[in-house]
Amino acid sequence: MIQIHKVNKSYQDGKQRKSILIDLELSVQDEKHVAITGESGSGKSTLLHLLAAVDKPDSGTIKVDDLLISQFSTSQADDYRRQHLGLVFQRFNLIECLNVWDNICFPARINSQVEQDYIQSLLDELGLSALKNKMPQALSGGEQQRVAIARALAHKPKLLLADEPTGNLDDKNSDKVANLLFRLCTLNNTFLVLVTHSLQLAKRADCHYLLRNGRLSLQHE
Ligand SMILES: Nc1ncnc2c1ncn2[C@@H]1O[C@H](COP(=O)(O)OP(=O)(O)OP(=O)(O)O)[C@@H](O)[C@H]1O
Repeated sequence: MIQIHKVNKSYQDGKQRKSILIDLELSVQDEKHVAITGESGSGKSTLLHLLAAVDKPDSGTIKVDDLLISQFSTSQADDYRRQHLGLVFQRFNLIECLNVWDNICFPARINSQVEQDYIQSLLDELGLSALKNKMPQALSGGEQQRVAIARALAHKPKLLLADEPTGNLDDKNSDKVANLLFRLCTLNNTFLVLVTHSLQLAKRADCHYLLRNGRLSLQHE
């Protein structure tokens, strides 16, 4: 499903270039839930941005389900994100002028595949039903996070990229949302790549990689 080969990514830092990912390799096929941990600044979000085709590597190749996304044009990348990806990033990027229900339906509408019953079941499971007519600015951080999760799953994407999906939740809600995330991804056959600082959450994935010094290493718990 995901094949990353010799990927390098660097950023300009003053007069120097700072290498973030160095000849990074990753090959995951049968594992459905992949967790990535690493110190702050190690490059986890950078890696997710490459997998989301919002940024390109300096060199190397990235394949998702046989699509060579590292070579995509802007319009191919747009299509890929719209059709195949669910995104839960640290900034929730909810649309301010749409209520909760319309925010959640948005990606499914673009793909003309709004399954109202399924979306209502997502709302129920995430405890959002009572909030469906509210505007994003009237929600707490944790509520916005759950809306972002429901929105990411609404069109049953092939791949869900989640950056700290439980970061704004208390322990009880964090557990609940993590359970739901794993369960819904399994149910919809959605491949999950999860970036987290929580070792407890990472250990629940099928495989756990640590990103350090620009490379990933498989953790054997
Ligand atoms: N667009 C950019 N331009 C310049 N530097 C960047 C850019 N994006 C990220 N960086 C730098 O790359 C490094 C890795 O950032 P990244 O956000 O990928 O780390 P992270 O592991 O996700 O961190 P955190 O756990 O704190 O979210 C950091 O030093 C960051 O300052």
